[in-house]
Amino acid sequence: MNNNKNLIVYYSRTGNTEAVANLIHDKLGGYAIRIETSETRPANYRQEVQQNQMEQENGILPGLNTQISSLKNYKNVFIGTPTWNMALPQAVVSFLTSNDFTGLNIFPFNTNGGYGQGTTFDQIKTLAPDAHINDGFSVKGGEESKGRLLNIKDDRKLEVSQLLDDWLNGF
Ligand SMILES: Cc1cc2nc3c(=O)[nH]c(=O)nc-3n(C[C@H](O)[C@H](O)[C@H](O)COP(=O)(O)O)c2cc1C
Repeated sequence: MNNNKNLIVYYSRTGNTEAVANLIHDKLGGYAIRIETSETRPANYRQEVQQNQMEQENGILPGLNTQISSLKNYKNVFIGTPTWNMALPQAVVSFLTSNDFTGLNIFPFNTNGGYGQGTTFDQIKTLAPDAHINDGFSVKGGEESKGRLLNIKDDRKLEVSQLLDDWLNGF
């Protein structure tokens, strides 16, 4: 994959999805950018769980500070997201609905607390209907509910790096 043509865009609260994004960036190069909301999110885990659920149930799309002006310059777009309430965090929905991915190759990736990607990959497919969506990559990251925040580090980071190689070698 030509590194100038890779965009790696991700949402991350506690750094696990970011760690995967950084590994992809180290392996493939390109431009990596974190999705930032315009309003500060709750620092408290329980409050974030509640706010997220309320946003998901009501289809509320948080405003973003992150804008990609030149999506057409890329060929491969890696989209990274945690699982929130077995679905996409609404900030990722905001990002997907405010950009046109026509003709781009999307490579979804996910970290979660042990319950898998949920509907995240399916939502990406639905929200980027004119893109070519590849099989996604999903690994266990943190378990904030149990006080485990950044888990993709040290030995686990090496393990995830090898799993990523397997995934990327498939393309
Ligand atoms: C608001 C919220 C909701 C979550 N919901 C789920 C869930 O439904 N299933 C799951 O497996 N993990 C869930 N998690 C755990 C995260 O998916 C997991 O910790 C992930 O690795 C976090 O990625 P990050 O460090 O990039 O933010 C949730 C975390 C938060 C903060």
